[in-house]
Amino acid sequence: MRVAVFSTKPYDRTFLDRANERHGHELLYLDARLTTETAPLAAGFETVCAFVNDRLDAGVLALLQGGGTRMIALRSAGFNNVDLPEAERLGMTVARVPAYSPHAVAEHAVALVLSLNRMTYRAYNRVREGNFSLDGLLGFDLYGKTVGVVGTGKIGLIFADIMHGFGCRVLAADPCPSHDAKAFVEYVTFDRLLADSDIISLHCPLTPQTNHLIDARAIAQMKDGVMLINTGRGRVIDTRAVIDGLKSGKIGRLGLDVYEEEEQLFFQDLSQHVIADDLFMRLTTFPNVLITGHQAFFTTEALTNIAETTLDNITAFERGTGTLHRVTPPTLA
Ligand SMILES: NC(=O)c1ccc[n+]([C@@H]2O[C@H](COP(=O)([O-])OP(=O)(O)OC[C@H]3O[C@@H](n4cnc5c(N)ncnc54)[C@H](O)[C@@H]3O)[C@@H](O)[C@H]2O)c1
Repeated sequence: MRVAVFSTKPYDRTFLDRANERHGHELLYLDARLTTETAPLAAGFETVCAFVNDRLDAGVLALLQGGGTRMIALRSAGFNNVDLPEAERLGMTVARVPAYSPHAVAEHAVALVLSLNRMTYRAYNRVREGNFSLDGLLGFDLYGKTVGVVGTGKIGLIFADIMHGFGCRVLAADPCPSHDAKAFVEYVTFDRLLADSDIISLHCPLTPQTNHLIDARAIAQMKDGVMLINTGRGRVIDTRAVIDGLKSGKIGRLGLDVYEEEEQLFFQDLSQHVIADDLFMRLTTFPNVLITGHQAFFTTEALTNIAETTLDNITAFERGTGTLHRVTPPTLA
């Protein structure tokens, strides 16, 4: 099948080429992000392969369909960037990679917790400059602390397991509590989780209900000095409210792998450019904020699984057999 692969980096090509040895699809690699401007590049390609910051809104989908595209193969678990009802209306099949490595993301969330707690990112620079002062590096024992997990799907439950291993008490909030949750996971209301947690980690998808779930009201309910971690989706947090929380000291530490407006920033080298996003730049000025550029998924195991499942989806669509991880609009899912 002819596949236009948007938003590709050298590492994507390496893993997709390796996986494609079993499939033999014709892959056209495009550096560009999928937008209304770049959608015409996919004309004549039955399948478009997209990543997290490619936007598949009604306008883009119409352009793709006009060019002959019938399938959207997402190289991600999240599908908040696709207008699913519109895709269905246009007769397009959307598939995703439901679980490529929940461990990768959960472990990265833990990495943010550990680095923020002991300020290892600051210590690294200090020691290199011959500054061995410990002022400002004071952490706290994780043992005995309360961790709130928002969203106990595949990633949230692994994160809960790891934090329990540190000796933390684990609270969880999820409208659909998981049957796979271990006995130590204590389901509570979202408000109770906010009020009782020393560390809050977000692992829910972005939906209309979770858009700005962490807003000024939610932050006001949190413990003073709370640590907030987001490896889910940027828009789950209202960045302005979080900045206010950091300025007042309500939020003691903030770890982000995702950001509301990351489409304009992440996955590119902008070191020679002036970054115009003032909110993002304000975040980078706080000593107690650690941001990574959507890299939680970025492990060898995850990239291997992403490439293999994406191509399996495309082959299953082409042949009408095999496992196709189809995504349908919420009411039909
Ligand atoms: N940073 C990264 O690299 C990266 C990589 C993969 C996934 N993600 C994000 O992580 C999210 C979680 O992934 P997953 O594989 O665990 O998904 P999942 O579908 O297995 O679990 C999501 C859970 O969130 C719950 N949920 C939905 N609405 C909620 C709400 N309002 N409050 C609390 N919980 C709610 C669901 O019931 C479900 O249990 C994805 O949707 C994606 O946005 C980020």
